[in-house]
Amino acid sequence: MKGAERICFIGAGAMAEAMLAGLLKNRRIDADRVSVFNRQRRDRLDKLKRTYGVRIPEDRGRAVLEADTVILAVKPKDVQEALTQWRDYFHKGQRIISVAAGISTEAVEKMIAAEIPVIRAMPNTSCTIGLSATALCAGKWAKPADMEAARYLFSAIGSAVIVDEEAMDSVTALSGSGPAYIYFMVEALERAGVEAGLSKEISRELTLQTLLGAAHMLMETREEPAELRRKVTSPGGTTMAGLEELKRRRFDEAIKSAVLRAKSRSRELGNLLEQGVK
Ligand SMILES: NC(=O)C1=CN([C@@H]2O[C@H](COP(=O)(O)OP(=O)(O)OC[C@H]3O[C@@H](n4cnc5c(N)ncnc54)[C@H](OP(=O)(O)O)[C@@H]3O)[C@@H](O)[C@H]2O)C=CC1
Ligand SMILES: O=C(O)[C@@H]1CCC=N1
Repeated sequence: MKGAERICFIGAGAMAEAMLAGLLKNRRIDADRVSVFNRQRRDRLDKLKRTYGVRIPEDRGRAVLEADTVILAVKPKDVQEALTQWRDYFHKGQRIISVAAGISTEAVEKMIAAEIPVIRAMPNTSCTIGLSATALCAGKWAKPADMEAARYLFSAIGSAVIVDEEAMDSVTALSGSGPAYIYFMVEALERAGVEAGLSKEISRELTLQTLLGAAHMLMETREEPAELRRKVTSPGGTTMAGLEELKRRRFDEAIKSAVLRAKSRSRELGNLLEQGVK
């Protein structure tokens, strides 16, 4: 049904590209029905056009006007400018999906000042390869059909769940930012492997395959992570020695602090926008 949907991306950065790549790869959208624009970087738009075949509209207002779905993919601080600029072009026959961290559906609704369905989405960059973990929530005017349409889009680029808006800052902290925590751990593991005497290449290869294997074990066996951990940990063995070191250095506390701090930052981003702070 939605193959013919016209999509307009406002914002052409990392997240817009990750979504574009995933959605086009899975043929959930047609490149010639997708328009993308940003604030100023023409070279960036040319690259997206070359790579994905999407349209770079000369008439941006018309691209917004004609879109069935407008995907807002600008930084939280730029949301106000990006939306108010096109305020007169939004209309009831379309929906807006905002991926901006921390920005509530209510804030978006106030800026567009029209009864348009707004959906707040929090994907992550793994949507590039169809493996995002996305959460969606509904604004005041979004009907179940709008949520289904959004879920249809996001389910092409990974898993997609619908949550209450109160959960979105936590989602942002956990799965929106989450890939970066994992990459940080991979960086640390790789360096540690080198420190322990391996070559960089071997250390990377072993780290990545270990990560992949552990992720698949969790998904495929559905066993509790603690149980899977127990099976690796021989009494008095190497894993136990390594885990004791992680516990001594409060690994779990560090992870908890990271998620809670990211959650409060998500709230701050929303508050800053409301206070008009750039
Ligand atoms: N990166 C991630 O992992 C995730 C990001 N998000 C959210 O996605 C949003 C975008 O993040 P990201 O892609 O990383 O950011 P980037 O900085 O990579 O991209 C931001 C884009 O917005 C454009 N832009 C800024 N102002 C305007 C405007 N007034 N009109 C049109 N376009 C504008 C910029 O254009 P120009 O370059 O010309 O200034 C740029 O193309 C953020 O709100 C973030 O919270 C959500 C989930 C994950
Ligand atoms: O760092 C950020 O603010 C965005 C939101 C989630 C991932 N990246």
